[in-house]
Amino acid sequence: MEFVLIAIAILVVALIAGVGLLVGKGRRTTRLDDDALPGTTLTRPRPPAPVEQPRPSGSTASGLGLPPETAEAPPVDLPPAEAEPDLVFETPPPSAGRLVRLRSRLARSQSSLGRGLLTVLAREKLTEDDWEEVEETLLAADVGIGATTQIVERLRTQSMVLATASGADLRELLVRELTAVLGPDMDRTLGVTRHEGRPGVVLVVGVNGAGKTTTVGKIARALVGDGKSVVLGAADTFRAAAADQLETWGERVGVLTVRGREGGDPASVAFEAVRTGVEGEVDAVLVDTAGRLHTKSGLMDELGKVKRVVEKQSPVTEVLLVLDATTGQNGVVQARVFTEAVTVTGVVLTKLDGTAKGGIVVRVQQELGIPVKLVGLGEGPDDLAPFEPRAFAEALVGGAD
Ligand SMILES: Nc1nc2c(ncn2[C@@H]2O[C@H](COP(=O)(O)OP(=O)(O)OP(=O)(O)O)[C@@H](O)[C@H]2O)c(=O)[nH]1
Repeated sequence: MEFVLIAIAILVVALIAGVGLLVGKGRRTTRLDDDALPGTTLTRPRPPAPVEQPRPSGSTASGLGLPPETAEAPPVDLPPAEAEPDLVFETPPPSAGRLVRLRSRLARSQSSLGRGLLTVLAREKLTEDDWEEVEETLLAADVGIGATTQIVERLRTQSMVLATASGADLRELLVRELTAVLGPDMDRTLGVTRHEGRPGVVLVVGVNGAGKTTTVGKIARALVGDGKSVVLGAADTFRAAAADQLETWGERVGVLTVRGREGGDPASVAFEAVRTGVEGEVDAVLVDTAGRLHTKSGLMDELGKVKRVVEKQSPVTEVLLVLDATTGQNGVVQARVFTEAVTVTGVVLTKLDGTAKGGIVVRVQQELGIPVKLVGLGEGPDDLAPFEPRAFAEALVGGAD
């Protein structure tokens, strides 16, 4: 018995030393964890990008999680990577300014909301029927009753101005009113920066098919594009394909993915990912979780456990709820339940490219008090943008170019 215990102890020490050594050496390796599938790979973290990415001057949203005053990425002391001739990493574009680049993806919301409103407001003398049309247009775009009333009232007080306004003035006025209901003062900084010697830890949650895994992959790319180092945790142990998918996202940009056995304990994978991130001194650890129905209390409790276990390693700095923008009111209901389980700190609205209801951003924020931090605007690897109220309002109204 004693012999077995000693053997296990030696094995554990050897495994820990092995992981440290191999990750430190920056090699691809087999995961040394008895919870892992044989042959599961760890892809080494990418060393910090030496190239400074250009940022638009005067931009308030300077990129994912980088507050304007700390826009310079701190140097990260990762070990030098060894050359692996068969590995070629993609270099994703930085995150700043993406919303402007992707604005045409909001075409469906744009034509039904922005152009619809501009058409009515441009009429010579606005009648009660016209105001009703404005209201209906806003409600149809899922702006929500509270914000709709606010916008209509504010526009009505400016009827005199509207009557004589040029097309450009009208557009500006509408952009201003939409921006005002999009929570321009909300803090949208992502918790993806190192703090007190520890990485930012992001837990990504949501119902099945909302776009969690895709979003984790896209965030990883954007962070790499911003010159940050990342570790991914595939805590969706329910579906092996989800871990494969995540690993592929990571491999393309040279970030490490920690995964476990299919059906294994998601909390232990998340713990392991964060431990690896702490030891590797990376900027951020992004943990993907399995899709779960908000109506299943057991699954929601499991999420609470994942967070508690992770926090034995390092505080969770961001809990992102991924909501499918096409689900309307149901998204708001989901958000309420998720936030009871894990205190959601930010929302990612995905599939905004596939809906005419871009106003859902307003509703989610007003009804939940949680900022929308990122928006998904397509299935492409870089179709994710930091949310910026003014740029979003401009994109919705359209017609500037
Ligand atoms: N059009 C569009 N499709 C998206 C967007 N984000 C994700 N998707 C698609 O949504 C589908 C589901 O994405 P996943 O990332 O697998 O969703 P998930 O939430 O991880 O799913 P589960 O693991 O089953 O819970 C995929 O086909 C994605 O390409 C987006 O912003 N726009």
